[in-house]
Amino acid sequence: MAEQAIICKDLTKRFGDFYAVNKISFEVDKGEIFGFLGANGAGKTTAIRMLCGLSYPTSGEATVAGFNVYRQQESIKRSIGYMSQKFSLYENLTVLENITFFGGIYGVPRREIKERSRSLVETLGLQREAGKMVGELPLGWKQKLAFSVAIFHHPRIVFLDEPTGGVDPVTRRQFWDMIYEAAASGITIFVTTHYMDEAEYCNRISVMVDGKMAALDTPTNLKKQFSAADMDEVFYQLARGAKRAE
Ligand SMILES: Nc1ncnc2c1ncn2[C@@H]1O[C@H](COP(=O)(O)OP(=O)(O)OP(=O)(O)O)[C@@H](O)[C@H]1O
Repeated sequence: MAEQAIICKDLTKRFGDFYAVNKISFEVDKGEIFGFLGANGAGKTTAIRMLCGLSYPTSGEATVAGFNVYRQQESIKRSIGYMSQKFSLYENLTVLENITFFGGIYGVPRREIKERSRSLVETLGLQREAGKMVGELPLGWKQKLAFSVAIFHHPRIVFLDEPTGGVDPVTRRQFWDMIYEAAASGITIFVTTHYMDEAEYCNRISVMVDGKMAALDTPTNLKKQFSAADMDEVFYQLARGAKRAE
């Protein structure tokens, strides 16, 4: 039986009488690439914050990497990596300084950081840029580096919140090659995106609508279920009924 990286049962977050996340239930397998889709305001960020141990659910249950979201938030934080379009690397530190800084934050021993950062820079083909400020790198490179940094400490799960916003399809495809590689090494990927071509790359996709999980299946099955030619159409059919869409 596959090992579960995330188990969620009726997870709910209420602000006053507003249900930002309303009884969502799902499981994510170890090494799975799990797409978490939804229109703006659907409740994705609120759900991710609970799963990352940053906010307490109002009700329901969830475990992340085997740890309880109510009682073991610190253990969760040590088991995950996180990357978003908004929270990224320091632009005014060099490539190597960023790796060293975040490696340290994530608790990687100093000696290991030194060895592994050299090999990471090589793998990324950034030898010539290692001493450059991250702010000088093109956006696509920043994102690849940010992803590498987010998994530098070999987390069990990495949360990617719109990781490829604003870059061209070719660079996005390269980014996804890195995601596949990480998943193949056993890291579970939990990813939100607004790009439907990326949704197709996920093993399974969930679609949030107004705080509820409106669909969850493989891209192929969802297309069949909604008699849709592509994920764009599936998403449109599900999201058009949303009341919250901004
Ligand atoms: N602290 C809060 N207090 C009250 N309402 C909140 C709070 N945080 C989020 N919400 C509301 O909950 C709903 C879900 O927000 P959330 O940010 O989770 O959506 P999202 O799916 O991540 O959207 P986006 O793609 O725009 O980030 C929104 O209507 C938002 O206004």
